[in-house]
Amino acid sequence: MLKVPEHQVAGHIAKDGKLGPLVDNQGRFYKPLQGDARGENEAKFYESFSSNKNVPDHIRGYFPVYHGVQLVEASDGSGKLPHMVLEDVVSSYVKPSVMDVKIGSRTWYPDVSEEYFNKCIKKDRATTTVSLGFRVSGLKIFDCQESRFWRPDKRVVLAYKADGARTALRKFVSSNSLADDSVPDCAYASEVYGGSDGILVKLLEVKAWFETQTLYHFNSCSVLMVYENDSGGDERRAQVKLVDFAHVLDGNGVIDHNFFGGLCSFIKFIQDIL
Ligand SMILES: O=P(O)(O)O[C@@H]1[C@@H](OP(=O)(O)O)[C@H](OP(=O)(O)O)[C@H](O)[C@H](OP(=O)(O)O)[C@H]1OP(=O)(O)O
Ligand SMILES: Nc1ncnc2c1ncn2[C@@H]1O[C@H](COP(=O)(O)OP(=O)(O)O)[C@@H](O)[C@H]1O
Repeated sequence: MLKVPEHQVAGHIAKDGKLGPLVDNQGRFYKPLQGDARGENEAKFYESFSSNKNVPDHIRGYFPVYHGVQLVEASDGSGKLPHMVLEDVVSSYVKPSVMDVKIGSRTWYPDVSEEYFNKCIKKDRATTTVSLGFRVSGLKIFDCQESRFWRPDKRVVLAYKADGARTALRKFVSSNSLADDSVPDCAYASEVYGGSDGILVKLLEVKAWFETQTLYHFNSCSVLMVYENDSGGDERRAQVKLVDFAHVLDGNGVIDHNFFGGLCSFIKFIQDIL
């Protein structure tokens, strides 16, 4: 039996009869192919990426494992629809804190329609995409003091300026209460962002690949960060995955300077917190 993911923080959400992703209890995430080119483009990317021998093994680990396309009952009640079957990145976590950060100083790309370009540029300017080269798309943090999840409204998140993004990245690794205006204590920063297996080291590994990779251009892609807050587990298990490949294009031998530049800027924010 498929159900609506509990820890989805951005994108199209399967609620109120809308089409969105579903999960099973075996660690798989079912992302419906949208009825336009986006779904097909993303499935095509996963097919290409999974069989691309030029992708180093250590980089593959930064992408959800792809298990092909399957027809499953869609969340909007419209019957069976093709879904990409992906590794559910959060399924093994009990109390995950999750943040989706869309990388790049633009989300549009060459040859899109004028309508799509206008929609993107408006959002890129209104958010920190243009000014910082990334924007926080959504987050959900386990508030250890209140012992419950805290999730800011999407409109609040999309209105973040540089300070808002910085504060969100600090709150993400803090132990003090999140709903009020107290100064984030960054109690888990060294464990989650720092350390030999922390988020910074992982982002630097991804960045090193982007310094030379010319296979794909990752337009409008996100870095998904996850870590564990369950007191039963003794490790934070910080994780980084790239998600959302609906707008990936062939790299045609050219560096993906949009993603690369945005990633460098994002890394600098993490380094400053550390
Ligand atoms: O519909 P919206 O306004 O929620 O926009 C979606 C975006 O949500 P946002 O408001 O930026 O958090 C959404 O962004 P996130 O995945 O939430 O970062 C996508 O940009 C989505 O477009 P696509 O599926 O990537 O082509 C966007 O969907 P479309 O409007 O292009 O269908
Ligand atoms: N493989 C995955 N495992 C777990 N959660 C995922 C996975 N892929 C996406 N998500 C969740 O769904 C959200 C939206 O994903 P995304 O691929 O960006 O969808 P959309 O194309 O609707 O924007 C992410 O922010 C994340 O919370």
